[in-house]
Formats: sequence, structure tokens, C-alpha cells
Amino acid sequence: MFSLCRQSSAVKSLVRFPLGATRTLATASSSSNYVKIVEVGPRDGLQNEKTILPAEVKIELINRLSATGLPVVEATSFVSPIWVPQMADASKVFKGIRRKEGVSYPVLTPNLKGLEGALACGVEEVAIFGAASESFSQKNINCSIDESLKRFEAVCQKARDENVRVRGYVSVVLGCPYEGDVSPQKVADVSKKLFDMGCYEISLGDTIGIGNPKKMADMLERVKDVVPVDKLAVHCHDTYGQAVANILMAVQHGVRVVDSSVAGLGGCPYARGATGNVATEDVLYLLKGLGMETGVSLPEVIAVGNWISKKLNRANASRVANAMTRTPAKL
Ligand SMILES: CC(C)(COP(=O)([O-])OP(=O)([O-])OC[C@H]1O[C@@H](n2cnc3c(N)ncnc32)[C@H](O)[C@@H]1OP(=O)([O-])[O-])[C@@H](O)C(=O)NCCC(=O)NCCSC(=O)C[C@@](C)(O)CC(=O)[O-]
Repeated sequence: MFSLCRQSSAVKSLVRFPLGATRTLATASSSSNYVKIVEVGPRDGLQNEKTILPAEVKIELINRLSATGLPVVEATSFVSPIWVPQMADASKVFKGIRRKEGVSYPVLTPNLKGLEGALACGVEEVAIFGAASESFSQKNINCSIDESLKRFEAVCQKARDENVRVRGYVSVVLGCPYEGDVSPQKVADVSKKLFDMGCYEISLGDTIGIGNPKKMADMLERVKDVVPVDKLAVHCHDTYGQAVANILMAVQHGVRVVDSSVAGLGGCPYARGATGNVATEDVLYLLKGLGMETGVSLPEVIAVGNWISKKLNRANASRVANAMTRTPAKL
């Protein structure tokens, strides 16, 4: 286990040395200074916004985000429109985007029906999404964890036949709105199953933003035993204001893929008052401060975040964006 005392000395070493030097925390394969940002605002953000934007605005959002240097922009979900009306225009959105070379545009596909819809639009990457608690699995995709894994096997098999990459999500890794604490072992078990069935990357979701750095460390310690750390991503919501601290902890553990949402778009239908994903702007500021590379332009992401917040008639939830819009900092 990773004690809080070790954590604070690790933070100091992060500031003084390149991350690769934090030997006790990062594995050899995770010593890179590059962090891949997976922008999930157009999907995870917009699926939880009250305002349903026209497809044209979603398409413009994805195109604008692609122009900022982001390597991955999750575009939409091929899910039931009854369950998630915000994503009912998935085909129109995906067909409308201007795909930039070098940028990946994954879409969510919970089952074969979703995969078929996605394949018809020419997707190159899909994501399946499971959970580490039975109750969340039932509420989110209407089946048990075991049943979901059977469906995902079929999706992975077909995706493999079609040469389409599959990313795997595990939700509620640091706590469930229905069951409370979730054991790191359960997270590890589901992660390993998704990895073994062919997911090239496993994104670990703190779906209701209830985690803290110690919980993140304990969970990662267990998951890293069964999935290589360079195949892991973290996906933090910011409900309790812990997301940036949790991401720092994950980076210290060698994780080099971080999911985030421009302007902190979104919320969570399962937790009253829950906020969206951690803001991409806040993650970029953190990583820049740590001397990490992302290849993403923070000022350009801030501009996109301010633009989409106006379209949604909501405040920009990124602290960094708000601070830098008021007083541009020299970066
Ligand atoms: C999985 C289902 C479809 C099961 O829903 P179900 O009702 O059990 O599905 P079914 O197989 O019984 O079919 C019922 C109807 O849905 C249709 N249907 C069936 N599948 C599809 C599909 N793919 N696309 C469109 N339509 C579909 C199907 O054709 C049928 O239509 P009908 O014959 O009644 O007209 C449903 O529960 C669902 O769509 N759930 C999605 C929920 C969702 O999108 N949640 C948010 C994403 S997960 C998330 O945000 C967490 C994450 C990833 O960000 C990480 C984190 O933060 O932790």
C-alpha cells in the first residue's frame, strides 16, 4: 500500500526531477514524459448536459478540439436513444466530423447493435464500458457484470474482424453511488477481463468523483498487478474537487493516459450535484507544471471551452480557464 507520507515525498521528487526519476512510483515502461490526453467532452460531457445541442454544434466542437493538438477526441455513443437522448444523433455527428490525420475518434458501443451502427459510419475505434459494481452495471446498461462481459466479448470479436480498435472502460472504480466502497480487487478483476478480451487500453473511471489520492493509489496498486500500467488510463470526475490530486497520484504511479472534458462539461445522472469530468484545461495546467508533454495548446483549449460554455449557456467549470481568461498567465 502507498502511505500518505510517501505520497508527499513523491510530490517533492516530482517537482525536482523528471518523472522517470521517481523510481519507486513509476515502472520502467511508464517513465515517459508524454501524457496522452483523451478528450471526452463531446461524449461524456454532452451526454450529461441538460441542453441538447444540434448535431452541427457538436460537429464544430469536435473539429475545434481536434485542431488544438488533442490526439483523441471521443465523439459520441451508439447507445439507446431512450436511455441517452443526448446521443441520439450519433451517426449524423460521426459522419459530419472532419477527421484530422493522427487524431483518433472513438465512440461508445455497449453491444453488437451499437457496434454495427458505428461500423456503418466508418469508425476506427470503439469503446466498451463495464462497471466494478453490480448495481451500477444494472443501472447503466441493464445487465449484470457477467452478462456485460459476454456482450463485450462479441463486440471485441467483431471489432477485431473489422480491424477496429477497442478501448475498455471500468466505471465506479473508487466508489459506487448505490453500493458505496468498491474493492480494488473487483476493479482489477473486471479490468483484467476487458484487457484479456482484447482492449488495448483500460480506462478506470471515478464515475461520481468520490475518490481521493489514497484510494486511487490503493486501487492502482492492485490493477497494475494484472494490467500493465502503460495500458491504463484514468477518468476522473471532479465532484469532490479531488480530480487533479487523483490524477497527480495516477501519474506518480506511472499512468500516462488521462481522460478529461473541455470546460469540465457534464455531470452525472446518478449523483445529485455531481460535476462533470475533470476539465481538460486543469489537467493541461497540472501536467505543464510537472514538466510533462501533451502536445496540446492550453490557450486554444480554453478558447474552445469558453465557446462551448456559451453555446450551452452555462459557466465554464475549469478553474484554469476562468483564471487565465481573467488574467492571461505567461506559460
Ligand atoms: C445497453 C442498452 C442498449 C441496453 O438496453 P436494453 O433496454 O436492455 O436493450 P435491449 O437489448 O433490450 O433493446 C431494447 C431496445 O433498445 C434498442 N437498442 C439496443 N441496443 C441499442 C444500441 N446500441 N443503440 C440503439 N438502440 C439500441 C433495441 O433495438 C430495442 O429497441 P426496440 O426493439 O424496443 O425498438 C442500454 O442500457 C443503453 O443504451 N445504455 C447506455 C447507457 C449509457 O450510455 N451510459 C453512459 C455511458 S457510460 C459512462 O458514461 C461512464 C464512462 C464510460 O464515462 C466512464 C465513467 O465515468 O465511469
